[in-house]
Amino acid sequence: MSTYAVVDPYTGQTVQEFAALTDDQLEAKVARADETYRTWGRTTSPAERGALLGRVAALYAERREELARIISREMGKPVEQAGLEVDFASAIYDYYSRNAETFLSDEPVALEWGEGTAVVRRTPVGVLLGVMPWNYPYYQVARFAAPNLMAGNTIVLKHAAQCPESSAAMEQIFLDAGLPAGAYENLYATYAQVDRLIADPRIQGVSVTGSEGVGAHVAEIAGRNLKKVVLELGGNDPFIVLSTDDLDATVEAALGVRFYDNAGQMCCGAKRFVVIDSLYDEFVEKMTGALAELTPGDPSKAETALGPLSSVGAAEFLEDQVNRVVAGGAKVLAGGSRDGAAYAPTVLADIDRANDAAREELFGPVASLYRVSSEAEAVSVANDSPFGLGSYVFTTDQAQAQRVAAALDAGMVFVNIVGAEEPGLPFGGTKRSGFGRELGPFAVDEFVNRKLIRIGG
Ligand SMILES: NC(=O)C1=CN([C@@H]2O[C@H](COP(=O)(O)OP(=O)(O)OC[C@H]3O[C@@H](n4cnc5c(N)ncnc54)[C@H](OP(=O)(O)O)[C@@H]3O)[C@@H](O)[C@H]2O)C=CC1
Ligand SMILES: CCCCCC(=O)O
Repeated sequence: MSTYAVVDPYTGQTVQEFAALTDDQLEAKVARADETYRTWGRTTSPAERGALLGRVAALYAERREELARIISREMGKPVEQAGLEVDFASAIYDYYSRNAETFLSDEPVALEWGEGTAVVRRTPVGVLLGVMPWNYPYYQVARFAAPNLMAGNTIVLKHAAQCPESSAAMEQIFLDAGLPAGAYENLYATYAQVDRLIADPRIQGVSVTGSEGVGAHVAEIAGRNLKKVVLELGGNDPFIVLSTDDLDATVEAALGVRFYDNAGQMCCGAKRFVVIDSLYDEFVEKMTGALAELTPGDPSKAETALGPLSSVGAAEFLEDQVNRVVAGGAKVLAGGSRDGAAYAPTVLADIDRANDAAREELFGPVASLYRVSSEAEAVSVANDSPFGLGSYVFTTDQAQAQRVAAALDAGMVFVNIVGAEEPGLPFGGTKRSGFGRELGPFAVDEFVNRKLIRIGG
């Protein structure tokens, strides 16, 4: 269990430490969340809760610069990108604010037999536990908190230990927006306290975004206690290039979704580049050429496009992974070096499909290249992964796009586009990337009681 502390990955400076909760402090927060579920979540209307989420959205917008600076220092995100993350979080709260009454209106069900009416009413279930990661500190919480506060659930949230300042700022925004104490409680909790929370009868469900190991650990305890979980875990997303009218634009898209965004610390970021023979050499030349100009910089500077990784430990872990892929026979076409928490943009090629290290998620600015001779081989390589989060397909042939989209084992398929996530589009994966969906209308159904109300004629 790491200490809750702000450790600037760019300077290595420990800026501030925060004490973990005592068991009594934790109990007080959970009891308050349970009480607020009963006195607020079950008694207010979707319109009232939706209006509060609108205030939350507005406060993210008002506090944009301060919030961006906080996470840039906590996890090294370039401050410009941090501002865009704040914008995305605000948009998620706004989306559920605007759709509260629609998503929570009674859903009529047609009767096959008998007289009268039948509706499904989505009612809250109680206190939910969230366990969230450092890579998008505001966005990851928003996609869990927004639909569930809209539904009338209350939340206790264990954020990453390296995000204590942003997690406190989020709790404060909910209070300043007018939500009652207990609607959202930030927990500087230990792992042992989280284990006990999952089993606590007041906790009705758990949402985890993070690694497979944490997902499995939480889901195991939740399973023993008959608690539902949503797991948003890792990914090793393929970026398939079969044809293009503009290779420069396709390479730019690949650079964006592997290197520019969050230094590649993005679960649904493309990580494996599966390129058709006829385009491969030019694709590689353009990618490696562009990376020669991209060096990790100071995330607090507006002009910085590539920051450090979230910590020295994360960079060392990535360095070890790359070394094992190379030990398995891969070639380093660019990068491959580390300086503290900064990892150089790296391109790996000649990766044998038996290279087990290459099947791991490389959570940083490392592109793994695969050369293929056909659509069928591209799909085979793409699906040869324990993960199934997102995927990208670039082709000028729409029929081919549909065939490949249908064939890919992934929760999301993006065709000729990157960075297309929106508050209204479902996010989630299959296989070892987890289960459940966040964002859009599907997120509403994860932790509500879809109550049938059948009234006789
Ligand atoms: N699908 C998605 O959207 C995302 C998936 N991920 C995946 O997560 C990994 C990187 O993120 P990272 O933060 O290192 O992931 P971790 O799984 O290590 O951490 C995620 C969260 O789980 C907590 N945690 C870790 N161990 C325990 C435990 N035993 N009991 C309770 N909570 C625990 C962490 O707390 P603490 O910080 O105190 O250890 C953190 O809050 C990568 O594999 C990445 O693919 C990351 C982001 C998004
Ligand atoms: C803006 C999209 C962020 C995705 C979060 C992730 O995949 O880690």
